[in-house]
Amino acid sequence: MSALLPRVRGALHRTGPSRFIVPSISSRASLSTLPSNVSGLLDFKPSEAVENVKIDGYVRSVRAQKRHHFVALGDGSSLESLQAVVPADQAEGLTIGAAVRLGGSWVPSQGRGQSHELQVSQAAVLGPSDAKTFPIQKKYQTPEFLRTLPHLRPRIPFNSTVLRFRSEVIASLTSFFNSHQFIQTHTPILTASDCEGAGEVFHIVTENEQRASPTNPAKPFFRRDVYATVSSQLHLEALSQALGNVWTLSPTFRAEQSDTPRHLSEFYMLEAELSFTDSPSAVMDLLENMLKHVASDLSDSKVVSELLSPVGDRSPDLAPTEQVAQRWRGLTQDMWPRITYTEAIELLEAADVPFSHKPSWGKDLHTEHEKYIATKVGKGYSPVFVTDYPRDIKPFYMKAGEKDRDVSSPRDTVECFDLLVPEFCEIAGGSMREHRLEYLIESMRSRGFNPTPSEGASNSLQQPDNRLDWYLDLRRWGCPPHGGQYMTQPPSLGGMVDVIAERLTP
Ligand SMILES: NC(=O)C[C@H](N)C(=O)O
Repeated sequence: MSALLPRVRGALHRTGPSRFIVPSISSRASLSTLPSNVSGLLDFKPSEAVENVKIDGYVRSVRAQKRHHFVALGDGSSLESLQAVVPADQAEGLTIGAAVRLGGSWVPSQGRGQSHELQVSQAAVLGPSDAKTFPIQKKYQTPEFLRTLPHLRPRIPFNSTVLRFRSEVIASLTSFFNSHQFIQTHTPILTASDCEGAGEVFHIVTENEQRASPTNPAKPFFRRDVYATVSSQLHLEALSQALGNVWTLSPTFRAEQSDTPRHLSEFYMLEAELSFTDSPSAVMDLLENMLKHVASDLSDSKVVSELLSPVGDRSPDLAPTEQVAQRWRGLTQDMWPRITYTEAIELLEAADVPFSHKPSWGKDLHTEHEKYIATKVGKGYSPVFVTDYPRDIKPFYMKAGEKDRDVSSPRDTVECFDLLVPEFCEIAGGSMREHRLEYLIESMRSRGFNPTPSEGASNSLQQPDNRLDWYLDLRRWGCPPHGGQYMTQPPSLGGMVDVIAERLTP
Protein backbone atom coordinates (compact mmCIF):
# COMPACT_ATOMS: atom_id res chain seq x y z
CA MET A 1 0.00 0.00 0.00
CA SER A 2 2.74 2.44 0.88
CA ALA A 3 4.19 1.74 -2.54
CA LEU A 4 1.15 3.38 -4.03
CA LEU A 5 1.72 6.73 -2.48
CA PRO A 6 4.98 7.76 -4.12
CA ARG A 7 3.72 6.55 -7.46
CA VAL A 8 0.66 8.79 -7.48
CA ARG A 9 1.85 11.69 -5.40
CA GLY A 10 3.18 13.63 -8.35
CA ALA A 11 0.13 13.10 -10.46
CA LEU A 12 -2.47 13.78 -7.82
CA HIS A 13 -1.09 16.68 -5.85
CA ARG A 14 -3.52 19.51 -5.49
CA THR A 15 -2.90 22.50 -7.64
CA GLY A 16 -5.13 24.79 -5.60
CA PRO A 17 -8.32 24.40 -3.70
CA SER A 18 -9.64 22.01 -6.33
CA ARG A 19 -9.08 18.30 -6.00
CA PHE A 20 -8.82 17.98 -9.76
CA ILE A 21 -5.91 18.42 -12.04
CA VAL A 22 -6.59 21.02 -14.70
CA PRO A 23 -7.94 18.93 -17.55
CA SER A 24 -5.83 18.47 -20.60
CA ILE A 25 -6.79 20.21 -23.85
CA SER A 26 -8.39 17.02 -25.10
CA SER A 27 -10.75 16.79 -22.14
CA ARG A 28 -14.25 17.89 -22.83
CA ALA A 29 -15.15 19.03 -19.36
CA SER A 30 -13.53 22.12 -17.94
CA LEU A 31 -12.32 22.34 -14.37
CA SER A 32 -15.32 24.30 -13.16
CA THR A 33 -17.82 21.82 -14.55
CA LEU A 34 -16.26 18.75 -12.96
CA PRO A 35 -18.20 17.63 -9.92
CA SER A 36 -16.26 17.45 -6.69
CA ASN A 37 -18.04 14.70 -4.79
CA VAL A 38 -19.67 11.33 -5.35
CA SER A 39 -23.17 12.78 -5.55
CA GLY A 40 -22.14 15.31 -8.19
CA LEU A 41 -20.25 12.73 -10.18
CA LEU A 42 -23.18 10.31 -10.16
CA ASP A 43 -25.37 13.06 -11.59
CA PHE A 44 -22.79 13.84 -14.26
CA LYS A 45 -23.67 11.67 -17.26
CA PRO A 46 -21.49 12.59 -20.25
CA SER A 47 -21.99 10.56 -23.40
CA GLU A 48 -18.25 10.09 -23.85
CA ALA A 49 -15.40 9.39 -21.46
CA VAL A 50 -14.12 12.33 -19.44
CA GLU A 51 -10.52 12.03 -18.38
CA ASN A 52 -8.61 13.31 -15.39
CA VAL A 53 -11.42 12.85 -12.95
CA LYS A 54 -10.34 12.63 -9.32
CA ILE A 55 -12.49 11.71 -6.38
CA ASP A 56 -11.94 11.28 -2.64
CA GLY A 57 -14.02 8.88 -0.58
CA TYR A 58 -14.28 5.73 1.49
CA VAL A 59 -14.40 2.18 0.26
CA ARG A 60 -17.85 0.80 1.03
CA SER A 61 -17.21 -2.61 -0.46
CA VAL A 62 -14.86 -4.39 -2.84
CA ARG A 63 -15.51 -7.18 -5.28
CA ALA A 64 -12.19 -8.60 -6.37
CA GLN A 65 -11.90 -10.24 -9.76
CA LYS A 66 -8.84 -11.52 -11.48
CA ARG A 67 -8.02 -8.43 -13.52
CA HIS A 68 -10.06 -5.78 -11.80
CA HIS A 69 -11.41 -4.91 -8.41
CA PHE A 70 -14.85 -3.31 -8.35
CA VAL A 71 -14.84 -0.74 -5.58
CA ALA A 72 -18.05 0.85 -4.28
CA LEU A 73 -17.03 4.32 -3.19
CA GLY A 74 -18.99 6.64 -0.93
CA ASP A 75 -18.24 9.98 0.68
CA GLY A 76 -21.41 10.75 2.64
CA SER A 77 -22.86 12.86 -0.18
CA SER A 78 -25.03 10.14 -1.66
CA LEU A 79 -26.89 7.02 -0.64
CA GLU A 80 -25.82 5.41 -3.89
CA SER A 81 -22.20 4.35 -4.28
CA LEU A 82 -19.95 5.19 -7.18
CA GLN A 83 -18.47 2.21 -8.99
CA ALA A 84 -14.73 2.40 -9.49
CA VAL A 85 -13.03 -0.22 -11.61
CA VAL A 86 -9.46 -0.60 -10.40
CA PRO A 87 -6.81 -2.71 -12.15
CA ALA A 88 -5.89 -5.53 -9.78
CA ASP A 89 -2.25 -4.42 -9.61
CA GLN A 90 -3.34 -1.00 -8.28
CA ALA A 91 -5.88 -2.26 -5.80
CA GLU A 92 -3.59 -2.92 -2.89
CA GLY A 93 -4.94 -1.32 0.25
CA LEU A 94 -8.36 -0.62 -1.25
CA THR A 95 -10.13 -2.39 1.57
CA ILE A 96 -13.50 -1.73 3.13
CA GLY A 97 -13.41 1.42 5.24
CA ALA A 98 -10.22 2.85 3.70
CA ALA A 99 -10.04 6.57 2.83
CA VAL A 100 -8.85 6.78 -0.75
CA ARG A 101 -8.21 9.14 -3.62
CA LEU A 102 -8.95 7.74 -7.06
CA GLY A 103 -8.16 9.21 -10.43
CA GLY A 104 -9.13 8.08 -13.90
CA SER A 105 -11.78 8.41 -16.59
CA TRP A 106 -15.48 8.79 -15.99
CA VAL A 107 -17.03 6.59 -18.62
CA PRO A 108 -20.46 5.30 -19.61
CA SER A 109 -20.69 1.91 -17.95
CA GLN A 110 -21.01 -1.34 -19.83
CA GLY A 111 -22.29 -3.10 -16.78
CA ARG A 112 -25.75 -3.04 -15.24
CA GLY A 113 -26.58 -1.14 -12.11
CA GLN A 114 -24.90 2.16 -12.91
CA SER A 115 -24.91 4.53 -15.87
CA HIS A 116 -21.25 5.50 -15.47
CA GLU A 117 -18.19 4.24 -13.68
CA LEU A 118 -14.70 5.41 -12.90
CA GLN A 119 -12.00 3.55 -14.80
CA VAL A 120 -9.21 4.08 -12.34
CA SER A 121 -5.67 4.76 -13.48
CA GLN A 122 -4.35 6.09 -10.18
CA ALA A 123 -5.27 5.00 -6.70
CA ALA A 124 -3.92 6.29 -3.41
CA VAL A 125 -4.78 5.05 0.04
CA LEU A 126 -4.82 8.13 2.27
CA GLY A 127 -6.19 6.43 5.36
CA PRO A 128 -5.80 2.67 5.47
CA SER A 129 -8.37 0.42 7.07
CA ASP A 130 -7.87 -3.10 8.31
CA ALA A 131 -10.76 -4.92 6.70
CA LYS A 132 -10.44 -7.82 9.14
CA THR A 133 -11.18 -5.65 12.16
CA PHE A 134 -13.37 -2.89 10.65
CA PRO A 135 -16.70 -3.48 12.39
CA ILE A 136 -19.00 -1.97 9.73
CA GLN A 137 -19.71 -4.60 7.12
CA LYS A 138 -21.78 -4.56 3.98
CA LYS A 139 -23.98 -7.37 5.22
CA TYR A 140 -26.97 -6.62 7.44
CA GLN A 141 -26.02 -5.58 10.97
CA THR A 142 -28.63 -5.23 13.65
CA PRO A 143 -29.49 -1.79 15.04
CA GLU A 144 -28.63 -3.09 18.52
CA PHE A 145 -25.12 -3.93 17.39
CA LEU A 146 -24.71 -0.63 15.53
CA ARG A 147 -25.81 1.31 18.60
CA THR A 148 -22.70 0.04 20.32
CA LEU A 149 -20.65 1.87 17.67
CA PRO A 150 -21.98 5.43 17.73
CA HIS A 151 -18.66 6.74 16.44
CA LEU A 152 -18.76 4.56 13.31
CA ARG A 153 -22.47 4.32 12.69
CA PRO A 154 -22.77 7.61 10.76
CA ARG A 155 -20.68 6.00 8.01
CA ILE A 156 -23.56 3.73 7.13
CA PRO A 157 -24.98 5.27 3.95
CA PHE A 158 -28.55 5.49 5.24
CA ASN A 159 -27.42 7.16 8.44
CA SER A 160 -25.31 9.73 6.64
CA THR A 161 -28.34 10.41 4.42
CA VAL A 162 -30.41 11.12 7.53
CA LEU A 163 -27.73 13.52 8.75
CA ARG A 164 -27.76 15.35 5.41
CA PHE A 165 -31.54 15.51 5.61
CA ARG A 166 -31.30 17.12 9.04
CA SER A 167 -28.89 19.69 7.71
CA GLU A 168 -31.29 20.61 4.91
CA VAL A 169 -34.26 20.82 7.23
CA ILE A 170 -32.36 23.23 9.48
CA ALA A 171 -31.39 25.36 6.46
CA SER A 172 -35.02 25.43 5.36
CA LEU A 173 -36.28 26.34 8.84
CA THR A 174 -33.72 29.11 9.02
CA SER A 175 -34.85 30.53 5.70
CA PHE A 176 -38.50 30.28 6.78
CA PHE A 177 -37.96 32.25 9.97
CA ASN A 178 -35.64 34.68 8.29
CA SER A 179 -38.17 35.48 5.60
CA HIS A 180 -40.82 36.00 8.29
CA GLN A 181 -38.56 38.44 10.16
CA PHE A 182 -38.07 36.18 13.18
CA ILE A 183 -34.78 36.74 14.96
CA GLN A 184 -32.74 33.63 15.75
CA THR A 185 -31.42 33.71 19.29
CA HIS A 186 -29.51 31.34 21.54
CA THR A 187 -30.77 30.79 25.04
CA PRO A 188 -28.72 29.37 27.93
CA ILE A 189 -28.10 25.64 28.11
CA LEU A 190 -27.11 25.83 31.77
CA THR A 191 -29.93 27.60 33.50
CA ALA A 192 -31.34 28.20 36.95
CA SER A 193 -34.86 28.01 35.59
CA ASP A 194 -36.27 24.52 35.29
CA CYS A 195 -39.11 25.91 33.16
CA GLU A 196 -42.43 24.38 33.96
CA GLY A 197 -41.43 21.08 35.39
CA ALA A 198 -41.55 19.92 31.77
CA GLY A 199 -39.66 16.80 32.73
CA GLU A 200 -37.07 15.55 35.15
CA VAL A 201 -34.03 17.80 35.09
CA PHE A 202 -30.34 17.07 35.01
CA HIS A 203 -28.81 18.88 37.93
CA ILE A 204 -25.38 20.31 37.12
CA VAL A 205 -22.76 19.86 39.81
CA THR A 206 -19.01 19.83 39.58
CA GLU A 207 -16.96 16.73 40.36
CA ASN A 208 -15.80 18.46 43.51
CA GLU A 209 -19.36 18.95 44.67
CA GLN A 210 -20.18 15.39 43.80
CA ARG A 211 -17.30 14.07 45.87
CA ALA A 212 -18.11 16.34 48.82
CA SER A 213 -19.01 14.83 52.16
CA PRO A 214 -19.90 16.36 55.52
CA THR A 215 -16.26 16.13 56.53
CA ASN A 216 -15.04 17.35 53.18
CA PRO A 217 -17.49 20.04 52.03
CA ALA A 218 -17.14 21.61 48.59
CA LYS A 219 -17.70 25.22 47.70
CA PRO A 220 -20.66 25.32 45.29
CA PHE A 221 -19.57 26.25 41.77
CA PHE A 222 -22.77 28.18 41.01
CA ARG A 223 -24.48 30.38 43.57
CA ARG A 224 -27.74 28.51 43.12
CA ASP A 225 -29.04 25.27 41.67
CA VAL A 226 -28.33 24.97 37.98
CA TYR A 227 -29.84 22.56 35.46
CA ALA A 228 -29.39 21.51 31.87
CA THR A 229 -32.21 23.32 30.07
CA VAL A 230 -35.52 21.50 29.56
CA SER A 231 -36.95 24.26 27.37
CA SER A 232 -35.83 27.66 26.07
CA GLN A 233 -39.33 29.07 26.27
CA LEU A 234 -39.08 31.28 29.34
CA HIS A 235 -35.82 32.83 28.16
CA LEU A 236 -37.28 33.26 24.69
CA GLU A 237 -40.23 35.14 26.13
CA ALA A 238 -37.80 37.60 27.74
CA LEU A 239 -36.01 38.01 24.41
CA SER A 240 -39.25 38.52 22.50
CA GLN A 241 -39.95 41.55 24.68
CA ALA A 242 -36.70 43.00 23.42
CA LEU A 243 -36.63 41.84 19.81
CA GLY A 244 -40.16 40.99 18.70
CA ASN A 245 -40.66 37.58 17.14
CA VAL A 246 -37.84 35.20 18.02
CA TRP A 247 -36.88 31.57 17.54
CA THR A 248 -34.22 29.14 18.58
CA LEU A 249 -33.12 25.60 17.88
CA SER A 250 -31.48 24.37 21.01
CA PRO A 251 -30.23 21.17 22.60
CA THR A 252 -32.62 20.21 25.36
CA PHE A 253 -32.18 17.71 28.18
CA ARG A 254 -34.65 15.63 30.10
CA ALA A 255 -33.67 13.02 32.65
CA GLU A 256 -36.30 10.57 31.55
CA GLN A 257 -35.31 6.97 31.99
CA SER A 258 -36.77 5.36 28.89
CA ASP A 259 -35.69 3.31 25.94
CA THR A 260 -38.40 4.49 23.60
CA PRO A 261 -37.47 6.65 20.62
CA ARG A 262 -39.89 9.27 21.89
CA HIS A 263 -38.06 9.89 25.13
CA LEU A 264 -34.52 11.01 24.67
CA SER A 265 -32.36 12.48 27.36
CA GLU A 266 -30.83 14.85 24.82
CA PHE A 267 -32.66 16.19 21.78
CA TYR A 268 -33.11 19.32 19.72
CA MET A 269 -36.12 21.50 20.26
CA LEU A 270 -37.26 24.31 18.02
CA GLU A 271 -39.10 27.06 19.88
CA ALA A 272 -40.56 30.32 18.62
CA GLU A 273 -42.35 33.17 20.35
CA LEU A 274 -44.76 35.42 18.54
CA SER A 275 -45.29 38.75 20.24
CA PHE A 276 -48.20 41.20 20.10
CA THR A 277 -50.78 38.57 19.33
CA ASP A 278 -53.73 37.28 21.29
CA SER A 279 -54.68 34.73 18.68
CA PRO A 280 -53.87 31.06 19.22
CA SER A 281 -54.76 30.59 15.54
CA ALA A 282 -51.87 32.84 14.57
CA VAL A 283 -49.49 30.60 16.51
CA MET A 284 -50.96 27.46 14.96
CA ASP A 285 -50.73 29.07 11.51
CA LEU A 286 -47.06 29.74 12.17
CA LEU A 287 -46.40 26.09 12.98
CA GLU A 288 -48.47 24.83 10.06
CA ASN A 289 -46.81 27.20 7.59
CA MET A 290 -43.38 26.36 8.93
CA LEU A 291 -43.84 22.63 8.37
CA LYS A 292 -45.44 23.14 4.98
CA HIS A 293 -42.54 25.37 3.98
CA VAL A 294 -40.00 22.70 4.89
CA ALA A 295 -42.03 19.97 3.17
CA SER A 296 -42.39 21.91 -0.06
CA ASP A 297 -38.80 23.19 0.06
CA LEU A 298 -37.42 19.69 0.29
CA SER A 299 -39.99 17.70 -1.62
CA ASP A 300 -37.95 17.68 -4.83
CA SER A 301 -34.61 17.33 -3.09
CA LYS A 302 -32.29 14.47 -3.74
CA VAL A 303 -32.03 13.69 -0.06
CA VAL A 304 -35.79 13.16 0.33
CA SER A 305 -35.92 10.91 -2.70
CA GLU A 306 -33.04 8.93 -1.20
CA LEU A 307 -34.84 8.59 2.13
CA LEU A 308 -37.91 7.39 0.32
CA SER A 309 -36.08 5.01 -1.94
CA PRO A 310 -36.68 1.39 -1.04
CA VAL A 311 -33.11 0.40 -1.87
CA GLY A 312 -30.13 0.55 0.40
CA ASP A 313 -29.37 -0.58 3.88
CA ARG A 314 -32.56 0.57 5.58
CA SER A 315 -32.82 -1.10 8.92
CA PRO A 316 -35.99 -3.09 9.56
CA ASP A 317 -36.83 -1.03 12.63
CA LEU A 318 -37.44 1.97 10.39
CA ALA A 319 -40.92 2.62 9.09
CA PRO A 320 -41.53 1.34 5.56
CA THR A 321 -40.79 3.94 2.93
CA GLU A 322 -44.42 4.09 1.82
CA GLN A 323 -45.42 5.07 5.34
CA VAL A 324 -42.78 7.79 5.47
CA ALA A 325 -43.89 9.03 2.05
CA GLN A 326 -47.46 9.18 3.33
CA ARG A 327 -46.39 11.26 6.34
CA TRP A 328 -44.50 13.53 4.03
CA ARG A 329 -47.56 14.00 1.80
CA GLY A 330 -49.65 14.66 4.91
CA LEU A 331 -47.53 17.69 5.67
CA THR A 332 -48.50 19.28 2.40
CA GLN A 333 -52.27 18.85 2.95
CA ASP A 334 -54.21 22.05 2.53
CA MET A 335 -55.92 22.77 5.84
CA TRP A 336 -55.00 20.83 8.92
CA PRO A 337 -58.11 20.11 11.00
CA ARG A 338 -58.38 21.84 14.38
CA ILE A 339 -60.59 20.37 17.11
CA THR A 340 -60.86 21.17 20.79
CA TYR A 341 -59.81 18.77 23.51
CA THR A 342 -63.46 18.60 24.59
CA GLU A 343 -64.47 17.53 21.06
CA ALA A 344 -61.64 15.00 21.04
CA ILE A 345 -62.88 13.48 24.29
CA GLU A 346 -66.41 13.27 22.88
CA LEU A 347 -65.08 11.46 19.80
CA LEU A 348 -63.08 9.07 21.96
CA GLU A 349 -66.02 8.35 24.24
CA ALA A 350 -68.18 7.58 21.24
CA ALA A 351 -65.53 5.39 19.61
CA ASP A 352 -66.11 1.69 19.43
CA VAL A 353 -62.55 0.91 20.44
CA PRO A 354 -61.35 -0.95 23.55
CA PHE A 355 -58.86 1.66 24.77
CA SER A 356 -56.67 0.47 27.61
CA HIS A 357 -57.07 3.89 29.23
CA LYS A 358 -60.66 5.11 29.42
CA PRO A 359 -60.84 8.60 27.91
CA SER A 360 -62.25 11.09 30.34
CA TRP A 361 -62.42 14.91 30.44
CA GLY A 362 -59.69 16.26 32.64
CA LYS A 363 -57.20 13.49 31.91
CA ASP A 364 -54.34 13.72 29.47
CA LEU A 365 -54.66 11.99 26.11
CA HIS A 366 -52.69 8.75 25.86
CA THR A 367 -50.85 7.74 22.72
CA GLU A 368 -53.67 5.34 21.80
CA HIS A 369 -56.12 8.25 22.00
CA GLU A 370 -53.92 10.53 19.94
CA LYS A 371 -53.54 7.80 17.33
CA TYR A 372 -57.27 7.40 17.11
CA ILE A 373 -57.81 11.17 16.70
CA ALA A 374 -55.08 11.45 14.06
CA THR A 375 -56.60 8.57 12.11
CA LYS A 376 -60.22 9.61 12.50
CA VAL A 377 -59.93 13.39 12.17
CA GLY A 378 -56.79 13.55 10.05
CA LYS A 379 -58.01 10.62 7.94
CA GLY A 380 -54.70 8.91 8.54
CA TYR A 381 -52.60 11.42 6.63
CA SER A 382 -53.26 14.99 7.71
CA PRO A 383 -51.81 16.41 10.91
CA VAL A 384 -54.46 17.49 13.43
CA PHE A 385 -54.42 20.29 16.00
CA VAL A 386 -56.09 19.56 19.33
CA THR A 387 -56.70 22.77 21.27
CA ASP A 388 -57.88 24.07 24.67
CA TYR A 389 -56.78 21.38 27.11
CA PRO A 390 -57.89 21.37 30.74
CA ARG A 391 -55.93 23.82 32.78
CA ASP A 392 -55.02 21.30 35.47
CA ILE A 393 -53.01 19.08 33.16
CA LYS A 394 -51.01 21.90 31.57
CA PRO A 395 -48.14 24.08 32.80
CA PHE A 396 -48.55 27.27 34.81
CA TYR A 397 -47.59 29.71 32.06
CA MET A 398 -50.44 28.91 29.68
CA LYS A 399 -53.09 31.58 29.34
CA ALA A 400 -56.44 30.77 30.93
CA GLY A 401 -59.22 30.26 28.39
CA GLU A 402 -62.41 32.23 28.51
CA LYS A 403 -64.69 30.21 30.74
CA ASP A 404 -67.85 31.31 29.01
CA ARG A 405 -66.70 30.26 25.58
CA ASP A 406 -68.71 27.07 25.85
CA VAL A 407 -71.54 27.54 28.33
CA SER A 408 -72.49 23.90 28.25
CA SER A 409 -69.03 22.94 29.49
CA PRO A 410 -67.81 25.50 32.03
CA ARG A 411 -64.60 23.64 32.68
CA ASP A 412 -61.32 25.49 33.01
CA THR A 413 -59.15 25.26 29.95
CA VAL A 414 -56.01 26.96 28.72
CA GLU A 415 -55.31 28.39 25.28
CA CYS A 416 -52.97 25.77 23.97
CA PHE A 417 -52.62 23.16 21.25
CA ASP A 418 -50.88 19.92 20.44
CA LEU A 419 -50.13 18.88 16.88
CA LEU A 420 -50.77 15.20 16.24
CA VAL A 421 -49.54 13.40 13.17
CA PRO A 422 -50.74 9.95 12.16
CA GLU A 423 -48.79 7.15 13.85
CA PHE A 424 -46.37 9.53 15.39
CA CYS A 425 -48.85 11.44 17.52
CA GLU A 426 -47.69 14.59 19.24
CA ILE A 427 -44.71 16.17 17.51
CA ALA A 428 -45.30 19.81 18.33
CA GLY A 429 -47.44 22.16 20.35
CA GLY A 430 -47.73 25.60 21.80
CA SER A 431 -49.85 28.01 23.75
CA MET A 432 -50.72 31.58 24.49
CA ARG A 433 -48.67 32.70 27.46
CA GLU A 434 -50.33 34.21 30.52
CA HIS A 435 -49.19 37.81 30.14
CA ARG A 436 -51.31 39.27 32.96
CA LEU A 437 -49.35 39.48 36.20
CA GLU A 438 -52.14 38.73 38.62
CA TYR A 439 -53.38 35.71 36.64
CA LEU A 440 -49.85 34.36 36.38
CA ILE A 441 -49.26 34.71 40.12
CA GLU A 442 -52.54 32.95 40.78
CA SER A 443 -51.64 30.16 38.37
CA MET A 444 -48.22 29.70 39.93
CA ARG A 445 -49.64 29.64 43.46
CA SER A 446 -52.24 27.05 42.49
CA ARG A 447 -49.38 24.82 41.36
CA GLY A 448 -47.31 25.15 44.48
CA PHE A 449 -44.86 27.81 43.32
CA ASN A 450 -44.23 30.59 45.76
CA PRO A 451 -43.85 33.73 43.70
CA THR A 452 -42.80 36.79 45.63
CA PRO A 453 -43.04 39.74 43.28
CA SER A 454 -40.96 42.64 44.52
CA GLU A 455 -41.15 46.37 43.99
CA GLY A 456 -37.91 46.61 42.03
CA ALA A 457 -36.40 44.25 39.52
CA SER A 458 -35.79 40.76 40.87
CA ASN A 459 -32.15 40.05 41.37
CA SER A 460 -32.01 36.36 40.80
CA LEU A 461 -28.48 36.16 42.16
CA GLN A 462 -29.73 37.27 45.55
CA GLN A 463 -32.78 35.04 45.50
CA PRO A 464 -31.39 31.59 45.10
CA ASP A 465 -34.64 29.85 45.93
CA ASN A 466 -36.94 31.97 43.92
CA ARG A 467 -35.89 31.22 40.45
CA LEU A 468 -38.91 32.51 38.55
CA ASP A 469 -39.30 36.00 39.96
CA TRP A 470 -37.55 37.32 36.88
CA TYR A 471 -40.31 35.70 34.82
CA LEU A 472 -42.89 37.68 36.78
CA ASP A 473 -40.86 40.82 36.15
CA LEU A 474 -41.52 40.39 32.45
CA ARG A 475 -45.21 40.88 33.20
CA ARG A 476 -44.56 43.98 35.24
CA TRP A 477 -43.01 46.03 32.51
CA GLY A 478 -44.49 46.04 29.06
CA CYS A 479 -45.69 42.51 28.44
CA PRO A 480 -47.89 42.31 25.34
CA PRO A 481 -50.16 39.34 24.69
CA HIS A 482 -47.99 36.67 23.11
CA GLY A 483 -47.79 32.99 22.34
CA GLY A 484 -45.32 30.40 21.22
CA GLN A 485 -44.80 27.06 19.61
CA TYR A 486 -42.32 24.23 19.99
CA MET A 487 -41.35 21.21 18.02
CA THR A 488 -39.17 18.41 19.30
CA GLN A 489 -36.61 16.91 16.95
CA PRO A 490 -37.39 19.29 14.07
CA PRO A 491 -34.28 18.29 12.13
CA SER A 492 -35.88 14.90 11.61
CA LEU A 493 -39.36 16.41 11.39
CA GLY A 494 -40.22 15.26 14.85
CA GLY A 495 -38.62 11.90 14.25
CA MET A 496 -40.99 11.15 11.40
CA VAL A 497 -38.16 10.51 9.02
CA ASP A 498 -35.47 8.78 11.01
CA VAL A 499 -38.14 6.92 12.84
CA ILE A 500 -35.85 5.70 15.51
CA ALA A 501 -35.07 9.21 16.54
CA GLU A 502 -31.71 8.47 17.95
CA ARG A 503 -28.48 10.30 17.88
CA LEU A 504 -26.26 9.44 15.01
CA THR A 505 -23.23 11.11 16.45
CA PRO A 506 -20.94 9.72 19.17
N1 LIG B 1 -41.74 26.46 23.93
C1 LIG B 1 -42.65 25.64 24.42
O1 LIG B 1 -43.82 25.91 24.41
C2 LIG B 1 -42.16 24.32 24.94
C3 LIG B 1 -42.64 24.03 26.32
N2 LIG B 1 -42.02 24.89 27.27
C4 LIG B 1 -42.32 22.57 26.66
O2 LIG B 1 -41.28 22.30 27.19
O3 LIG B 1 -43.08 21.69 26.34
